[in-house]
Amino acid sequence: MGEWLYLVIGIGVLAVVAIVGLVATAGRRRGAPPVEAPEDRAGGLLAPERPVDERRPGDRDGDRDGEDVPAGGTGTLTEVPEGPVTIEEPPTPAPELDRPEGTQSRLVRLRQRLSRSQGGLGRGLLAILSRDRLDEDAWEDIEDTLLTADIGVAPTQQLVDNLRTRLRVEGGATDVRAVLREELVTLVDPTMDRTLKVSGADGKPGVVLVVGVNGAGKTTTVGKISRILVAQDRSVVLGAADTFRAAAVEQLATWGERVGVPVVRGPEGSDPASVGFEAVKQGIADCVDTVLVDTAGRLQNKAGLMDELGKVKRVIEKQAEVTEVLLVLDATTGQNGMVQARVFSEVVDVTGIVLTKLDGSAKGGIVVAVQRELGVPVKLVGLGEGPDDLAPFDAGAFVDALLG
Ligand SMILES: Nc1nc2c(ncn2[C@@H]2O[C@H](COP(=O)(O)OP(=O)(O)OP(=O)(O)O)[C@@H](O)[C@H]2O)c(=O)[nH]1
Repeated sequence: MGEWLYLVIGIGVLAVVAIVGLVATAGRRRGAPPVEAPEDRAGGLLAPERPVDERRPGDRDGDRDGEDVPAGGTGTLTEVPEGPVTIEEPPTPAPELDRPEGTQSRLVRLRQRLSRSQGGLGRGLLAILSRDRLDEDAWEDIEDTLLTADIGVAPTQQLVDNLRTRLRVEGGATDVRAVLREELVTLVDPTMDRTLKVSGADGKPGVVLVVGVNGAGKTTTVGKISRILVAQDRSVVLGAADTFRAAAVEQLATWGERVGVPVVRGPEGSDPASVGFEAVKQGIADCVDTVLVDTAGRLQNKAGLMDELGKVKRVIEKQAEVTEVLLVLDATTGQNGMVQARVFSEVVDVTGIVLTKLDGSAKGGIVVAVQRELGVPVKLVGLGEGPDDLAPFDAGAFVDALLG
């Protein structure tokens, strides 16, 4: 029994000694002074110490005591690795690309917007046509409403004549709205080919040249078209041939970056034709589907414009056919826009019109006027400053938006 007592006391003493020892060691660790930053012997070039948890693999702890200065001691202080050390840089994250809006949701959204901006025209016409008596005053009101919406004199006359005849012949039971819709659709001309020619022949890219006066929305339109094409899985190169204005080149570069489309650019003031040429050259080399070329639209005189745009087109066509020449017109400029349209169409063979800023004006009638004037279809309409605010033009949908 006495032996057992001695054994138990001995074990107890050993346990107490062990516990005291452990507590003392922990206390020393806790109280250890922080690792001092090594003295900067390199005259302020010392890189700041990174917190331990930010160190990369390969960094070693505990030996940064200022003794690791390379012999020469002239640069920043670095550790001398004992063996080959690979410092893995975190992979540079790829820039996040925009996902352009798909066709269906874009169309629904933009048709509603078109309705909001242009609905007044249709509603105004319907209100007059629904009067009990359509006297001369009523027909004059109809004419005024159409002229205010920039439809133009001749188309207005044609529409009024057709409506008068039909309503007289078809009598009181006629669905006025249906007659008006039919006549407006005829005026906008649903038979015109509005497809955008963005594909080339013989394995070459389609080339779309975008022209128009400054501020009409050319650069924005080029950016928006590129997004539509990207959404359709087509490959694109942009040519920033508006070398007159450095900001336009930057603007286009940003549009390209957002959807991962390369932008060919030249120095400010360089020859727009050479930028167009290089863009198409790159498009051919990369086997892309479409090259979109933005141009400068200085209208200081027709001869200068003709020289510049004519040369851009000629030079590009040494490599590939220009499949589409889009004239961008600002819908808010009314008759002024029509004058510009005429000048451009005399200078280059315009194959399609883009009417921008239809969201900001109730002058949708310009669609009819400009098509009549140039004999060229409106192919796209701009309905806002958002990146996906561009819609293909469709005569029926346009008239439906007018009628609300
Ligand atoms: N509300 C509205 N604004 C538009 C539309 N299209 C373009 N804009 C705006 O119009 C302004 C001029 O557009 P740009 O694309 O720079 O015009 P540009 O013709 O290229 O002009 P330059 O670069 O000077 O040749 C910008 O503020 C655009 O955001 C549109 O459909 N609706």
